[in-house]
Amino acid sequence: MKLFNIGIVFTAYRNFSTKGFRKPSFLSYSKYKSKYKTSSTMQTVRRPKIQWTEEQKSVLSSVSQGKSVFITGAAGTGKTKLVTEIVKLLNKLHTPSKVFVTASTGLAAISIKGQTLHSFAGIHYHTNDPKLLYDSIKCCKRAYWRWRKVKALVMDEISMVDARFFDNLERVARELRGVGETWGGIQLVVAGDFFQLPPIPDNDSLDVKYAFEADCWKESFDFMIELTKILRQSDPRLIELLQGIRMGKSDPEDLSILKSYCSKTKSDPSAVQLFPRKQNVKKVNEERLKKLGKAWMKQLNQGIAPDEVSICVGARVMLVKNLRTCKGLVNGATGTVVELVKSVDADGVCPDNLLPIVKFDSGKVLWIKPQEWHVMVGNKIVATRKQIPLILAWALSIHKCQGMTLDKAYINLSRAFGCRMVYTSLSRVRSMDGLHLSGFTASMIRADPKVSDFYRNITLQHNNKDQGNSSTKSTENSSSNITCASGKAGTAMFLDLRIHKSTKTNPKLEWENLFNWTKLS
Ligand SMILES: Nc1ncnc2c1ncn2[C@@H]1O[C@H](COP(=O)(O)OP(=O)(O)OP(=O)(O)O)[C@@H](O)[C@H]1O
Repeated sequence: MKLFNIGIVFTAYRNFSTKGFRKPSFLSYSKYKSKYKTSSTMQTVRRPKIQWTEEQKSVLSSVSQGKSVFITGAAGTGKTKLVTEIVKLLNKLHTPSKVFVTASTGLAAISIKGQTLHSFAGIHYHTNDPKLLYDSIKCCKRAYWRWRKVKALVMDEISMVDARFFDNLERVARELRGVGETWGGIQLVVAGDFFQLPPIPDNDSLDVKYAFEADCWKESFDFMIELTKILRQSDPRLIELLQGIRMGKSDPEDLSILKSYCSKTKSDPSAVQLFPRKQNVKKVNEERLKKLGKAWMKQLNQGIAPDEVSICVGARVMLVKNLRTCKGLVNGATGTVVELVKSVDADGVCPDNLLPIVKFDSGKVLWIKPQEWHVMVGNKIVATRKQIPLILAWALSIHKCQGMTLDKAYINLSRAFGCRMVYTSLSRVRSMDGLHLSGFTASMIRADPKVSDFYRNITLQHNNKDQGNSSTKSTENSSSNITCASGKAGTAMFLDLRIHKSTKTNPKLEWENLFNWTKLS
């Protein structure tokens, strides 16, 4: 059996012209399709059509009014999906060159077609010294220009952003823009769930400070919302169980359900294996690749869009880019390489590269051609990279899977560290059927008391959007308030999110209660 290395086809060009760029095209290889045709027993996973919930619509409405928003909510409540829609809206409001889309990690940034927050800000090393940070950004011409130009700044996966960093950026924004308002008048769109993975602490301190502990946090937003409708999972039992774990509650009933999913044997070899540590991920991927019959030759780079990926027929792979969203061929879709074929370009020339045909678990078969990744500065492409959008997927680290939706996963928690790993990993799967668990103990279900307090103290305010309060940052009642615009005239209502935890007896009723405050019409 042959093993192929598929490397970068071409890399980083600065100020790459957008001319000549075309959307990725796909050859519908009918002969391969018929060869690897979906068997009648294989279920094709159809992704539900997006219909924005009332909560999501209320956020879109606030953003369109120029408000700075903070969107939180449990895993799978559609935060990231909403952020991608918000970006389209912001592009119309401010023009694309003035909208900057960022996330705290490279992987999260890729999924929203943005850049990392550090790269946007112009920070190339870690420091919490505000003066040093300000000086280094000011010296970087491009970064200075970005801060001056930006009208709207999107930040996804805020749970991994440190409070000191958030405060420092706010100060940089004000000073570089020469505008005294919070964030120098930039419209902020921030999303994330603080119950998921936290900021990585500095080497010299183990003290985690969440962004919500930043001095400027409260005055940074006009509108805060906690999305409550879980859209990733539809099984009410799983939703309820995840809610408990998110809050660090280990209900005996939930525990016995989880234990029933603990098995030593990996019954489903097509399930992705999730591990807390990279070493285990590497080990499993290497072993499985070797098992397919070829000695391991080079160290695999397991990053998303790694420099080089070694694959062979039979390799389990995962897409790291959305190819055909409507057919479920999205970032996170897993499948198996069934054949490697030579590609023919438009002139009938056969380049040397062999390209994989992947049969996805949904039954779809696709010939995977190199895809382009762009680093965007506003609407301008400054660097591009073209390569096969696949990584090996027998195993993944829990950090890497944050933000993903998986049909099935074998989760090994035996070396879990930090209290967020159980919730972050379990909340990836769509249903209990896709869950295999090992190394799990009840003591692993813990939430950081600081995060629990943040959510416990959240109150919801129904503001009257007709009362002309939309342009000012809400400083009144700002003790972690979640502010929600309402169409109802002249009322201001506070609702304590403590009702958030659904009751075991009637979870549905509680969800309905929660929807009351987001219904706008
Ligand atoms: N309004 C909607 N209707 C139907 N599906 C939706 C809707 N919004 C989001 N989804 C789907 O729900 C799933 C979870 O969405 P998304 O990844 O945006 O959630 P998230 O809150 O960002 O999760 P995480 O915190 O785990 O990153 C995705 O498959 C997404 O396509």
